[in-house]
Amino acid sequence: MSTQRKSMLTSGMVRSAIKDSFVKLNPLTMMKNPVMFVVEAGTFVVLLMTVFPGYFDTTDDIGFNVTVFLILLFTVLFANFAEALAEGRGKAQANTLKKTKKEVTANKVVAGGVKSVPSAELRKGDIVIVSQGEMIPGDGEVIEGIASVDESAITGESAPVIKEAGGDFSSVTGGTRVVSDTIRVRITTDPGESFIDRMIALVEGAKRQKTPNELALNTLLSSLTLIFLIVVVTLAPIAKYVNIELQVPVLIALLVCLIPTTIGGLLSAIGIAGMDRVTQFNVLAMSGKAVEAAGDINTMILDKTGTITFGNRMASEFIPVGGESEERVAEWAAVSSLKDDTPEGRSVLELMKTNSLRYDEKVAVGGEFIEFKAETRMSGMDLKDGRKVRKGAVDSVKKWVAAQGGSIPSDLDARTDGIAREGGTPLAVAIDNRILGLIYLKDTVKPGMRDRFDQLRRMGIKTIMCTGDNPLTAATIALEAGVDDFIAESKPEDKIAVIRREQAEGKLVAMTGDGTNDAPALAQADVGLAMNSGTTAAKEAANMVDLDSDPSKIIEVVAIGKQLLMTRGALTTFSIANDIAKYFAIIPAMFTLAIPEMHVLNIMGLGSPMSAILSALIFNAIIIPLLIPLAMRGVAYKPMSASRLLGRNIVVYGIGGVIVPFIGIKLIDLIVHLWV
Ligand SMILES: Nc1ncnc2c1ncn2[C@@H]1O[C@H](COP(=O)(O)OP(=O)(O)OP(=O)(O)O)[C@@H](O)[C@H]1O
Ligand SMILES: [K+]
Ligand SMILES: [Mg+2]
Repeated sequence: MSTQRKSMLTSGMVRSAIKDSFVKLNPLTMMKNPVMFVVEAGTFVVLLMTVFPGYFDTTDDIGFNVTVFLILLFTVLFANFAEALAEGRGKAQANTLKKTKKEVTANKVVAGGVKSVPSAELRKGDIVIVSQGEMIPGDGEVIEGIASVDESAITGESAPVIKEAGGDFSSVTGGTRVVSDTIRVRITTDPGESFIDRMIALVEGAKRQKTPNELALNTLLSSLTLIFLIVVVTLAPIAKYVNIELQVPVLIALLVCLIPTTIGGLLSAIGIAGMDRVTQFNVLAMSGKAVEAAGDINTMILDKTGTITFGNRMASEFIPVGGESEERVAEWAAVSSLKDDTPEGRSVLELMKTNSLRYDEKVAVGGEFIEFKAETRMSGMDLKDGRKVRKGAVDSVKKWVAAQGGSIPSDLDARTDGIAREGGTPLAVAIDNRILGLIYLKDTVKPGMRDRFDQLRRMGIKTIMCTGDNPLTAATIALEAGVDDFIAESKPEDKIAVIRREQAEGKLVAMTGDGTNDAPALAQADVGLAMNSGTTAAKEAANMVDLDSDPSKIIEVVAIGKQLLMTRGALTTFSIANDIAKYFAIIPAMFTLAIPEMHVLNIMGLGSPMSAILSALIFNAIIIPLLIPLAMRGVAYKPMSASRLLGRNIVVYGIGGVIVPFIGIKLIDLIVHLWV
């Protein structure tokens, strides 16, 4: 099961975030966030007016100006603090990872022997030998041997995993340790491009780019800011025309209250925290865009075996057909499985043992092993005496037997359907042109799957189960697990076809995979989650890697993506709704300052015009740190459809966003009015 990385906020992180809040005041940095840059510019103007009042022909109260300056400064600092705090966790994680990235000595295979070289000198294509107790010097593929590897440095999971040449468990990661045996590894990355390097860059946020969604929102917020800037700048001359004198610090306070500073200050923290939540979950997202795409997914493609079911399909029974005996089915099932290293193949030999069934191992001597392939859906052996033994998916074996002029026993279909209807996988066993019987492979649906699919349905996500199994088994498991749709007898290339079909309808598709033959589909999907245990090809094609290699985790990743989008939407709604209340506080106050008779506009009953302005401004500043926990944690998430969510968000964060500041500003004013 998935492990959750622990990463608490330490006092060290808070301290360095405080320091960074000041470093980020650099206008060149601030410019990337137009909303807060305008606040910083305003802060600077008020500072100048306070320090050099003579130059500005201002009659302002210096105490008021100093107060406005300080509140504005803190507004900017609070926004910087939110971003720095969000970045802090990633930095802490990067430091831990950097410690794993030790320089080791590699045993590089060179002409005529082995040479010790520093791991930093290894290049793509180099071959190294790694033995028990040694650190694997770089990312690569096992090309010879089998070993158990401790990957806890990367996955946090202490149980060693088996890595072997060929197949789907051949990729190894630099910085992990071989705990038994010796393997030969072909290095697949050049220095600086390794998995750990990429992981460090990711969590550090070094390559963090704004996602298209963030860019769009940023443009919207910048446009709002520009509009309010023009409004406020033109307000002064218009007021002057009708003989109303508006003070510059008051206008700046008005501007800052009008522009969407709450979301402007929290936007980048929300994005970073969203990525971080995925990382806490032991999933590495290659970009923030991938995490957001997860939040927008409409269709999810899931494997049956190993994702929806436990995947340890075990032979549980040999069933003869066409008048054959159980012993004969067992015997040839065993011969076909002698060199079949898949869990299915091994389970056949185990069933022989538990049922004390015998077979003659010698017939296999000198035979040629036919490996299981997802394309052929069969495995077996071509014996030395010319006979051919196969086991595999029933329709494949039927075709194979028919091609050799054989006939199909009349009771085969009924027996096959019997197994399939119980959700089992039937494998037919044949020798030459005769089908002898069936192997009943049992698998179990993981508990809680139905609940999860119900949740996905409520989120409006369609689930499609893909399986190489026959339609009846597929239908039984699909029904038991509660997926929306299924594709049976599918070959790897069928997955791409399904993904393309869904995408052509404008849907965003997510899938998981681990094999090399999953790589094209992982690349085609909008969210491709590769298993860390899988092949390098799969990991490179995918835009996310699950370090725990739990294929059903895609469901949680989608939930995290949704939560990120929702948090951003909720806080944007809250921020804009919030500003409305500030107009009611600050605009009447501003005019009352110029024309005292206008105090009738003071519907909030605020103490004085000065205290009204300061209270609105203080509320505007402190709402940012108050919302940091929500921005970092994400809003509470209940699975429901997008339209219901939108409705709920408008009620909670829209109406809440209007009411909260009325109360907040009123309360602050009660205190502030004691001084002004
Ligand atoms: N070791 C094996 N030897 C022969 N046939 C096999 C073996 N393993 C599986 N099969 C048959 O091949 C079919 C396809 O297997 P494969 O592992 O590609 O897909 P699957 O596991 O059924 O599907 P998925 O993993 O997508 O749910 C299986 O349904 C089974 O009938
Ligand atoms: K504001
Ligand atoms: Mg499979």
